[in-house]
Amino acid sequence: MSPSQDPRRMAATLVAGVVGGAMLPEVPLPPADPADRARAQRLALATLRNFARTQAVLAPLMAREPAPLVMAALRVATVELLELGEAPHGVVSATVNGLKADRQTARAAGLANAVLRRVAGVEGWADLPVQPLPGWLRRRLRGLWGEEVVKAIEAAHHRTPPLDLSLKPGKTAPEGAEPVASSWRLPAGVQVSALPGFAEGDWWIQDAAAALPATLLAVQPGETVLDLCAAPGGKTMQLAARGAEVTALDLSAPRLKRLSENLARTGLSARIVTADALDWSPEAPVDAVLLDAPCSATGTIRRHPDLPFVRKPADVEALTALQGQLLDRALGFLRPGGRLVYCTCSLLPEEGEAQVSAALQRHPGLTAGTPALPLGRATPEGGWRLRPDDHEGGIDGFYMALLRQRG
Ligand SMILES: C[S@@+](CC[C@H](N)C(=O)[O-])C[C@H]1O[C@@H](n2cnc3c(N)ncnc32)[C@H](O)[C@@H]1O
Repeated sequence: MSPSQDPRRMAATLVAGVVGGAMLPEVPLPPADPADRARAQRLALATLRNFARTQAVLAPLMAREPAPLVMAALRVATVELLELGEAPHGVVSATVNGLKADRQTARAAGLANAVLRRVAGVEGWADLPVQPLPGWLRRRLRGLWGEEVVKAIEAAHHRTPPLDLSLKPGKTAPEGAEPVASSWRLPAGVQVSALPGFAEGDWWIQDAAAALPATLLAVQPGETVLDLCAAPGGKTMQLAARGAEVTALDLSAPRLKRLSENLARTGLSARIVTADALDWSPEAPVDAVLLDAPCSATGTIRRHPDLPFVRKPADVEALTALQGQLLDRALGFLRPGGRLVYCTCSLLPEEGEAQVSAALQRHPGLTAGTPALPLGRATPEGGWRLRPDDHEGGIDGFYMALLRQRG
Protein backbone atom coordinates (compact mmCIF):
# COMPACT_ATOMS: atom_id res chain seq x y z
CA MET A 1 0.00 0.00 0.00
CA SER A 2 1.47 3.40 -0.92
CA PRO A 3 1.17 6.11 1.78
CA SER A 4 -1.52 7.89 -0.27
CA GLN A 5 -3.71 4.75 -0.12
CA ASP A 6 -3.65 4.57 3.65
CA PRO A 7 -7.27 4.90 4.92
CA ARG A 8 -6.32 7.61 7.44
CA ARG A 9 -4.54 9.61 4.77
CA MET A 10 -7.48 9.17 2.36
CA ALA A 11 -9.85 10.29 5.14
CA ALA A 12 -7.73 13.43 5.64
CA THR A 13 -7.78 14.06 1.87
CA LEU A 14 -11.58 13.78 1.91
CA VAL A 15 -11.97 16.14 4.88
CA ALA A 16 -9.56 18.69 3.38
CA GLY A 17 -11.46 18.46 0.07
CA VAL A 18 -14.78 19.19 1.77
CA VAL A 19 -13.27 22.11 3.71
CA GLY A 20 -12.05 23.34 0.32
CA GLY A 21 -15.65 23.34 -1.01
CA ALA A 22 -16.15 19.91 -2.65
CA MET A 23 -18.85 17.36 -1.84
CA LEU A 24 -17.34 14.04 -0.66
CA PRO A 25 -17.98 12.12 -3.92
CA GLU A 26 -16.18 14.87 -5.85
CA VAL A 27 -12.90 14.58 -3.90
CA PRO A 28 -10.40 12.55 -5.98
CA LEU A 29 -8.82 9.58 -4.22
CA PRO A 30 -6.09 7.25 -5.52
CA PRO A 31 -7.18 3.77 -6.68
CA ALA A 32 -7.29 1.69 -3.47
CA ASP A 33 -8.70 -1.44 -1.92
CA PRO A 34 -12.51 -1.03 -1.56
CA ALA A 35 -12.35 -1.92 2.16
CA ASP A 36 -9.73 0.83 2.72
CA ARG A 37 -11.80 3.35 0.78
CA ALA A 38 -14.88 2.41 2.82
CA ARG A 39 -12.90 2.88 6.05
CA ALA A 40 -11.62 6.27 4.81
CA GLN A 41 -15.19 7.28 3.99
CA ARG A 42 -16.45 6.26 7.47
CA LEU A 43 -13.60 8.16 9.15
CA ALA A 44 -14.24 11.25 7.03
CA LEU A 45 -17.98 11.17 7.81
CA ALA A 46 -17.29 10.83 11.55
CA THR A 47 -14.79 13.70 11.36
CA LEU A 48 -17.24 16.00 9.54
CA ARG A 49 -19.97 15.14 12.09
CA ASN A 50 -17.53 16.18 14.84
CA PHE A 51 -15.81 19.05 13.05
CA ALA A 52 -16.64 21.76 15.61
CA ARG A 53 -15.56 19.48 18.45
CA THR A 54 -12.19 18.83 16.76
CA GLN A 55 -11.76 22.59 16.41
CA ALA A 56 -12.53 23.12 20.10
CA VAL A 57 -9.92 20.51 21.09
CA LEU A 58 -7.17 21.35 18.58
CA ALA A 59 -7.23 25.17 18.41
CA PRO A 60 -5.92 25.75 21.97
CA LEU A 61 -3.04 23.30 21.34
CA MET A 62 -1.53 25.17 18.37
CA ALA A 63 -0.33 28.74 17.94
CA ARG A 64 -1.69 28.74 14.36
CA GLU A 65 -3.49 26.31 12.14
CA PRO A 66 -1.20 24.13 9.95
CA ALA A 67 -1.74 23.51 6.21
CA PRO A 68 -5.23 22.14 5.35
CA LEU A 69 -4.13 18.53 4.76
CA VAL A 70 -2.19 18.42 8.04
CA MET A 71 -5.09 19.99 9.93
CA ALA A 72 -7.47 17.46 8.38
CA ALA A 73 -5.16 14.59 9.47
CA LEU A 74 -5.15 15.99 13.02
CA ARG A 75 -8.96 16.21 12.99
CA VAL A 76 -9.28 12.60 11.79
CA ALA A 77 -6.87 11.40 14.48
CA THR A 78 -8.73 13.42 17.15
CA VAL A 79 -11.99 11.71 16.17
CA GLU A 80 -10.32 8.31 16.25
CA LEU A 81 -8.97 9.02 19.72
CA LEU A 82 -11.88 10.78 21.40
CA GLU A 83 -15.00 9.70 19.49
CA LEU A 84 -14.12 6.19 18.36
CA GLY A 85 -12.00 5.36 21.42
CA GLU A 86 -9.09 3.86 19.49
CA ALA A 87 -5.79 3.08 21.22
CA PRO A 88 -3.70 6.29 21.50
CA HIS A 89 -0.34 4.73 20.68
CA GLY A 90 -1.56 3.24 17.39
CA VAL A 91 -3.42 6.37 16.24
CA VAL A 92 -0.59 8.78 17.10
CA SER A 93 2.19 6.74 15.53
CA ALA A 94 0.18 5.88 12.39
CA THR A 95 -0.81 9.53 11.87
CA VAL A 96 2.72 10.81 12.46
CA ASN A 97 4.26 8.17 10.18
CA GLY A 98 1.64 8.94 7.51
CA LEU A 99 2.57 12.63 7.58
CA LYS A 100 6.29 11.77 7.46
CA ALA A 101 5.84 9.55 4.43
CA ASP A 102 4.60 12.41 2.27
CA ARG A 103 6.89 15.30 1.19
CA GLN A 104 3.91 17.68 1.35
CA THR A 105 3.32 17.03 5.05
CA ALA A 106 6.59 15.61 6.42
CA ARG A 107 7.62 18.85 8.11
CA ALA A 108 4.48 18.77 10.27
CA ALA A 109 5.22 15.34 11.76
CA GLY A 110 6.83 16.75 14.93
CA LEU A 111 3.96 19.14 15.55
CA ALA A 112 1.42 16.35 14.99
CA ASN A 113 3.22 14.10 17.44
CA ALA A 114 3.22 16.75 20.17
CA VAL A 115 -0.38 17.84 19.56
CA LEU A 116 -1.89 14.34 19.34
CA ARG A 117 -0.19 13.17 22.54
CA ARG A 118 -1.98 16.01 24.30
CA VAL A 119 -5.27 15.30 22.47
CA ALA A 120 -5.14 11.73 23.78
CA GLY A 121 -5.37 13.09 27.33
CA VAL A 122 -8.24 15.55 26.69
CA GLU A 123 -11.33 15.00 28.83
CA GLY A 124 -14.95 16.11 28.38
CA TRP A 125 -15.25 15.39 24.62
CA ALA A 126 -18.80 14.10 24.96
CA ASP A 127 -19.84 17.29 26.77
CA LEU A 128 -18.68 19.57 23.94
CA PRO A 129 -21.52 21.03 21.83
CA VAL A 130 -22.48 18.93 18.79
CA GLN A 131 -21.93 20.20 15.25
CA PRO A 132 -24.10 23.31 14.75
CA LEU A 133 -25.99 23.90 11.51
CA PRO A 134 -24.35 26.54 9.28
CA GLY A 135 -25.32 30.04 10.45
CA TRP A 136 -27.66 30.88 7.55
CA LEU A 137 -29.63 27.64 7.91
CA ARG A 138 -29.65 27.74 11.71
CA ARG A 139 -31.09 31.27 11.75
CA ARG A 140 -33.74 30.28 9.23
CA LEU A 141 -34.86 27.14 11.09
CA ARG A 142 -34.74 28.87 14.45
CA GLY A 143 -37.14 31.49 13.08
CA LEU A 144 -39.47 28.72 11.91
CA TRP A 145 -39.38 26.22 14.75
CA GLY A 146 -37.44 27.78 17.67
CA GLU A 147 -34.14 27.00 19.40
CA GLU A 148 -35.22 23.74 21.05
CA VAL A 149 -36.22 22.16 17.73
CA VAL A 150 -32.98 23.34 16.07
CA LYS A 151 -31.00 21.72 18.91
CA ALA A 152 -32.99 18.49 18.51
CA ILE A 153 -32.23 18.53 14.75
CA GLU A 154 -28.51 19.08 15.45
CA ALA A 155 -28.57 16.19 17.96
CA ALA A 156 -30.17 13.97 15.28
CA HIS A 157 -27.45 15.01 12.80
CA HIS A 158 -24.78 14.02 15.30
CA ARG A 159 -25.83 10.36 15.41
CA THR A 160 -24.51 7.95 12.77
CA PRO A 161 -27.66 7.14 10.78
CA PRO A 162 -29.04 3.60 10.82
CA LEU A 163 -29.70 1.59 7.68
CA ASP A 164 -33.28 1.80 6.39
CA LEU A 165 -34.65 -0.71 3.91
CA SER A 166 -37.69 -0.76 1.62
CA LEU A 167 -39.06 -4.25 1.06
CA LYS A 168 -40.58 -5.67 -2.08
CA PRO A 169 -44.20 -6.70 -1.36
CA GLY A 170 -44.39 -10.24 0.05
CA LYS A 171 -40.72 -10.36 1.14
CA THR A 172 -39.48 -10.53 4.72
CA ALA A 173 -37.06 -8.12 6.32
CA PRO A 174 -33.63 -9.34 7.51
CA GLU A 175 -33.57 -10.60 11.10
CA GLY A 176 -33.26 -7.87 13.71
CA ALA A 177 -34.80 -5.15 11.52
CA GLU A 178 -37.34 -2.90 13.30
CA PRO A 179 -40.31 -1.30 11.54
CA VAL A 180 -40.16 2.50 11.08
CA ALA A 181 -43.11 4.03 9.20
CA SER A 182 -43.37 1.96 5.99
CA SER A 183 -39.69 0.84 6.19
CA TRP A 184 -37.42 -1.50 8.13
CA ARG A 185 -34.44 -0.28 10.14
CA LEU A 186 -31.13 -1.96 10.99
CA PRO A 187 -28.39 -0.47 13.19
CA ALA A 188 -25.59 1.59 11.59
CA GLY A 189 -22.51 -0.32 10.49
CA VAL A 190 -24.23 -3.43 9.10
CA GLN A 191 -22.52 -4.84 5.99
CA VAL A 192 -25.27 -4.52 3.40
CA SER A 193 -24.13 -7.02 0.78
CA ALA A 194 -23.83 -9.77 3.43
CA LEU A 195 -27.47 -9.45 4.53
CA PRO A 196 -29.96 -12.12 3.48
CA GLY A 197 -32.18 -10.94 0.62
CA PHE A 198 -29.65 -8.46 -0.82
CA ALA A 199 -28.42 -10.66 -3.65
CA GLU A 200 -32.01 -11.82 -4.29
CA GLY A 201 -33.13 -8.19 -4.59
CA ASP A 202 -35.80 -8.51 -1.87
CA TRP A 203 -35.13 -4.97 -0.62
CA TRP A 204 -33.19 -1.81 -1.30
CA ILE A 205 -31.67 0.90 0.88
CA GLN A 206 -33.88 3.95 1.26
CA ASP A 207 -34.32 6.30 4.19
CA ALA A 208 -37.65 5.75 5.99
CA ALA A 209 -38.71 9.35 5.21
CA ALA A 210 -37.75 9.05 1.53
CA ALA A 211 -39.98 5.98 1.24
CA LEU A 212 -43.14 7.86 2.27
CA PRO A 213 -43.88 10.06 -0.80
CA ALA A 214 -44.41 7.08 -3.14
CA THR A 215 -46.83 5.50 -0.64
CA LEU A 216 -49.00 8.65 -0.88
CA LEU A 217 -49.66 7.97 -4.58
CA ALA A 218 -51.19 4.55 -3.64
CA VAL A 219 -50.69 3.36 -7.22
CA GLN A 220 -52.72 0.44 -8.55
CA PRO A 221 -51.45 -2.32 -10.86
CA GLY A 222 -51.48 -1.16 -14.47
CA GLU A 223 -51.72 2.57 -13.74
CA THR A 224 -49.43 4.78 -15.78
CA VAL A 225 -47.01 6.60 -13.50
CA LEU A 226 -44.34 9.08 -14.38
CA ASP A 227 -41.40 9.31 -11.96
CA LEU A 228 -39.82 12.63 -12.92
CA CYS A 229 -36.39 13.20 -11.38
CA ALA A 230 -36.18 9.45 -10.76
CA ALA A 231 -32.52 8.53 -10.34
CA PRO A 232 -31.06 6.59 -8.57
CA GLY A 233 -34.50 5.02 -8.38
CA GLY A 234 -35.59 4.36 -4.78
CA LYS A 235 -39.08 5.65 -5.54
CA THR A 236 -39.19 4.09 -9.04
CA MET A 237 -38.69 0.68 -7.41
CA GLN A 238 -41.51 1.32 -4.93
CA LEU A 239 -43.90 2.25 -7.76
CA ALA A 240 -42.82 -0.62 -10.02
CA ALA A 241 -43.12 -3.09 -7.11
CA ARG A 242 -46.81 -2.19 -6.86
CA GLY A 243 -47.37 -3.19 -10.48
CA ALA A 244 -47.60 0.30 -12.02
CA GLU A 245 -46.37 1.00 -15.56
CA VAL A 246 -43.58 3.34 -14.59
CA THR A 247 -41.64 5.73 -16.77
CA ALA A 248 -38.52 6.83 -14.90
CA LEU A 249 -37.06 10.05 -16.25
CA ASP A 250 -33.93 11.89 -15.20
CA LEU A 251 -31.52 14.42 -16.62
CA SER A 252 -28.44 12.53 -15.48
CA ALA A 253 -27.25 9.53 -17.51
CA PRO A 254 -24.76 8.34 -14.84
CA ARG A 255 -27.47 8.45 -12.17
CA LEU A 256 -29.86 6.58 -14.51
CA LYS A 257 -27.21 3.88 -14.92
CA ARG A 258 -27.45 3.33 -11.17
CA LEU A 259 -31.24 3.24 -11.53
CA SER A 260 -30.95 0.50 -14.20
CA GLU A 261 -28.61 -1.50 -11.96
CA ASN A 262 -31.05 -1.15 -9.05
CA LEU A 263 -33.94 -2.36 -11.21
CA ALA A 264 -31.87 -5.29 -12.48
CA ARG A 265 -30.90 -6.36 -8.93
CA THR A 266 -34.48 -6.20 -7.67
CA GLY A 267 -35.99 -7.74 -10.81
CA LEU A 268 -38.33 -4.77 -11.28
CA SER A 269 -39.00 -2.96 -14.53
CA ALA A 270 -39.59 0.58 -15.72
CA ARG A 271 -39.17 2.48 -18.96
CA ILE A 272 -36.11 4.68 -18.64
CA VAL A 273 -35.86 8.10 -20.27
CA THR A 274 -32.83 10.36 -20.19
CA ALA A 275 -34.18 13.87 -20.67
CA ASP A 276 -34.74 17.27 -19.17
CA ALA A 277 -38.27 17.19 -17.75
CA LEU A 278 -38.70 20.80 -18.91
CA ASP A 279 -38.20 19.78 -22.59
CA TRP A 280 -39.97 16.44 -22.65
CA SER A 281 -43.62 15.29 -22.77
CA PRO A 282 -45.27 11.88 -22.38
CA GLU A 283 -47.10 10.42 -25.41
CA ALA A 284 -50.37 10.48 -23.44
CA PRO A 285 -51.54 11.98 -20.16
CA VAL A 286 -50.75 9.77 -17.15
CA ASP A 287 -52.67 8.63 -14.06
CA ALA A 288 -50.04 9.80 -11.61
CA VAL A 289 -46.77 11.72 -11.35
CA LEU A 290 -44.12 11.64 -8.66
CA LEU A 291 -41.99 14.77 -8.65
CA ASP A 292 -39.02 14.39 -6.30
CA ALA A 293 -37.57 17.72 -7.28
CA PRO A 294 -33.86 18.66 -7.08
CA CYS A 295 -33.40 20.65 -3.86
CA SER A 296 -30.93 21.90 -1.26
CA ALA A 297 -31.04 18.42 0.39
CA THR A 298 -30.86 20.16 3.77
CA GLY A 299 -33.02 17.35 5.17
CA THR A 300 -30.24 14.82 4.55
CA ILE A 301 -27.39 16.39 6.55
CA ARG A 302 -27.31 13.39 8.94
CA ARG A 303 -26.34 11.18 5.99
CA HIS A 304 -24.33 13.89 4.22
CA PRO A 305 -22.39 15.93 6.82
CA ASP A 306 -20.33 17.37 3.95
CA LEU A 307 -23.37 19.29 2.72
CA PRO A 308 -23.28 22.21 5.22
CA PHE A 309 -19.68 22.94 4.19
CA VAL A 310 -20.62 23.27 0.55
CA ARG A 311 -24.24 24.42 0.22
CA LYS A 312 -24.79 28.20 0.04
CA PRO A 313 -28.03 30.23 0.31
CA ALA A 314 -27.65 31.33 -3.34
CA ASP A 315 -27.96 27.66 -4.45
CA VAL A 316 -31.43 27.57 -2.89
CA GLU A 317 -32.66 30.53 -4.94
CA ALA A 318 -31.77 28.83 -8.23
CA LEU A 319 -33.36 25.58 -7.07
CA THR A 320 -36.66 27.14 -6.01
CA ALA A 321 -37.11 28.67 -9.48
CA LEU A 322 -36.50 25.26 -11.09
CA GLN A 323 -38.88 23.51 -8.65
CA GLY A 324 -41.75 25.83 -9.63
CA GLN A 325 -41.12 25.22 -13.34
CA LEU A 326 -40.93 21.45 -12.85
CA LEU A 327 -44.15 21.45 -10.84
CA ASP A 328 -46.06 23.37 -13.54
CA ARG A 329 -44.73 21.09 -16.23
CA ALA A 330 -45.51 17.91 -14.24
CA LEU A 331 -49.09 19.02 -13.58
CA GLY A 332 -49.53 19.39 -17.34
CA PHE A 333 -48.75 15.65 -17.81
CA LEU A 334 -51.72 14.48 -15.69
CA ARG A 335 -55.03 13.21 -17.05
CA PRO A 336 -58.12 14.96 -15.65
CA GLY A 337 -58.54 13.66 -12.08
CA GLY A 338 -54.90 12.51 -12.04
CA ARG A 339 -52.76 12.87 -8.93
CA LEU A 340 -49.27 14.15 -8.26
CA VAL A 341 -46.95 13.89 -5.30
CA TYR A 342 -44.49 16.75 -4.97
CA CYS A 343 -41.64 16.17 -2.54
CA THR A 344 -38.21 17.48 -1.60
CA CYS A 345 -35.64 16.35 0.99
CA SER A 346 -35.30 19.96 2.13
CA LEU A 347 -36.00 21.56 5.49
CA LEU A 348 -36.75 24.91 3.87
CA PRO A 349 -40.39 25.93 3.31
CA GLU A 350 -39.52 27.74 0.05
CA GLU A 351 -38.73 24.30 -1.41
CA GLY A 352 -41.84 22.68 0.07
CA GLU A 353 -44.85 24.40 1.63
CA ALA A 354 -44.39 27.61 -0.41
CA GLN A 355 -44.04 25.70 -3.71
CA VAL A 356 -47.34 23.92 -3.16
CA SER A 357 -49.14 27.08 -1.95
CA ALA A 358 -47.97 28.92 -5.08
CA ALA A 359 -48.94 26.02 -7.39
CA LEU A 360 -52.45 25.94 -5.86
CA GLN A 361 -52.77 29.65 -6.68
CA ARG A 362 -51.49 29.24 -10.23
CA HIS A 363 -53.66 26.20 -11.03
CA PRO A 364 -57.35 26.65 -10.26
CA GLY A 365 -58.92 23.19 -9.97
CA LEU A 366 -55.87 21.73 -8.27
CA THR A 367 -56.39 20.56 -4.67
CA ALA A 368 -53.99 19.39 -1.97
CA GLY A 369 -54.97 16.72 0.54
CA THR A 370 -52.20 14.63 2.04
CA PRO A 371 -53.37 11.76 4.25
CA ALA A 372 -51.84 11.57 7.73
CA LEU A 373 -48.54 9.68 7.87
CA PRO A 374 -47.09 7.78 10.84
CA LEU A 375 -44.42 10.46 11.48
CA GLY A 376 -44.35 14.24 11.07
CA ARG A 377 -47.11 16.81 10.85
CA ALA A 378 -49.72 18.28 8.49
CA THR A 379 -49.01 21.73 7.04
CA PRO A 380 -51.62 24.46 6.39
CA GLU A 381 -51.61 24.22 2.56
CA GLY A 382 -52.43 20.49 2.69
CA GLY A 383 -48.93 18.98 2.70
CA TRP A 384 -46.85 17.06 5.21
CA ARG A 385 -43.58 18.01 6.97
CA LEU A 386 -40.98 15.64 8.43
CA ARG A 387 -37.96 16.77 10.43
CA PRO A 388 -34.81 14.78 11.38
CA ASP A 389 -35.89 14.88 15.06
CA ASP A 390 -39.24 13.22 14.32
CA HIS A 391 -37.92 9.77 15.22
CA GLU A 392 -35.63 8.90 18.13
CA GLY A 393 -33.25 7.13 15.74
CA GLY A 394 -33.36 10.10 13.32
CA ILE A 395 -34.99 10.32 9.92
CA ASP A 396 -34.36 12.49 6.87
CA GLY A 397 -36.15 15.84 6.75
CA PHE A 398 -38.72 15.85 3.96
CA TYR A 399 -41.68 17.75 2.58
CA MET A 400 -44.41 15.98 0.60
CA ALA A 401 -47.84 16.82 -0.71
CA LEU A 402 -50.51 14.83 -2.57
CA LEU A 403 -52.18 17.03 -5.20
CA ARG A 404 -55.20 16.17 -7.34
CA GLN A 405 -56.21 17.64 -10.69
CA ARG A 406 -59.90 18.46 -11.27
CA GLY A 407 -61.67 15.49 -12.94
C1 LIG B 1 -33.78 14.24 -5.31
S1 LIG B 1 -32.99 13.52 -6.65
C2 LIG B 1 -34.06 12.18 -7.08
C3 LIG B 1 -34.01 10.97 -6.18
C4 LIG B 1 -34.89 9.84 -6.69
N1 LIG B 1 -36.26 10.25 -6.89
C5 LIG B 1 -34.88 8.61 -5.80
O1 LIG B 1 -35.81 8.41 -5.03
O2 LIG B 1 -33.92 7.83 -5.87
C6 LIG B 1 -33.32 14.69 -7.93
C7 LIG B 1 -33.00 14.25 -9.33
O3 LIG B 1 -33.47 15.24 -10.22
C8 LIG B 1 -32.69 15.18 -11.41
N2 LIG B 1 -32.97 16.42 -12.18
C9 LIG B 1 -32.57 17.68 -11.89
N3 LIG B 1 -33.07 18.54 -12.81
C10 LIG B 1 -33.81 17.81 -13.68
C11 LIG B 1 -34.56 18.11 -14.85
N4 LIG B 1 -34.65 19.37 -15.29
N5 LIG B 1 -35.17 17.11 -15.50
C12 LIG B 1 -35.06 15.84 -15.07
N6 LIG B 1 -34.36 15.48 -13.96
C13 LIG B 1 -33.74 16.45 -13.28
C14 LIG B 1 -31.30 15.00 -10.87
O4 LIG B 1 -30.45 14.43 -11.85
C15 LIG B 1 -31.54 14.06 -9.68
O5 LIG B 1 -31.30 12.73 -10.04
